[in-house]
Amino acid sequence: MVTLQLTRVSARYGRRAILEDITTPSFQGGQVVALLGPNAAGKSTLFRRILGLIKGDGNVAINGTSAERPVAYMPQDTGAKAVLTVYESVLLARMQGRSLKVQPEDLAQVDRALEELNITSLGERDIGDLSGGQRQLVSAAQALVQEPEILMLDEPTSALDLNRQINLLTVLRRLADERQMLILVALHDLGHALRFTDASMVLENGRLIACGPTAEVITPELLRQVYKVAARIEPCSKGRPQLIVEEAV
Ligand SMILES: Nc1ncnc2c1ncn2[C@@H]1O[C@H](COP(=O)(O)OP(=O)(O)OP(=O)(O)O)[C@@H](O)[C@H]1O
Repeated sequence: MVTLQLTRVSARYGRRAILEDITTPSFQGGQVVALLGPNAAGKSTLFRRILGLIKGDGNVAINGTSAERPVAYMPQDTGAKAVLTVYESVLLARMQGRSLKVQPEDLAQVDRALEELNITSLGERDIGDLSGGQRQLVSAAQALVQEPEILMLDEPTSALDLNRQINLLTVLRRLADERQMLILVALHDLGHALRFTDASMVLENGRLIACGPTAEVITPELLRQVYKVAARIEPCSKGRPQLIVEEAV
């Protein structure tokens, strides 16, 4: 099973240190891990550091995989490539690092990714003509179709309506449960984190200030300290923890 562990990881842009001394437990396939923290805490930078797009001290250990490219990444900004249709762009993402010849299995995987995200009907549209939320789902499909062992998504629900937010997170949860993928997802919605993730990492000013089971990490104290809100967490009538925000402090 695939595992990911960070040991004393840091990252800098130029001379400016962004991430410092980040050490995590060994995360493994089957887990959905939330990456939390306020704006500019360093979440996107941590993804880029794990991918090797930026350098720094410390060690990013990915083990238990024989795949050449075990990690797929859905970045925060979903730039429009107007010359491609949705279907072509998802197929292109699938073919990166594979043989150049498209096999029936590749087309089947593109169909499956589009179906899972309910965007089959967009297949022949030009990407440049899509709405922000539609583009975000296409970007998610581009990551899913690679069938990675580790999938990292940077705020994948930020442009989606409620139905599509829940659908995408349900798909991610199922990929972890059924295909033993390890999923790292940056989220601003802590209610989604409470509902869909097993563990959470909380970044503040480039440091990991909390890491563990999500229900233990998201506390009123953390919300006050890191997110600067007064909030309660109470079970709903079905017993699920709900976040109730009183005010910004
Ligand atoms: N290419 C870059 N060059 C220099 N500084 C950068 C660069 N990208 C990000 N930063 C800085 O690094 C810090 C962390 O940014 P990052 O994008 O990782 O935060 P984030 O937690 O993902 O924020 P958000 O929730 O707003 O998306 C910020 O202070 C940002 O200004």
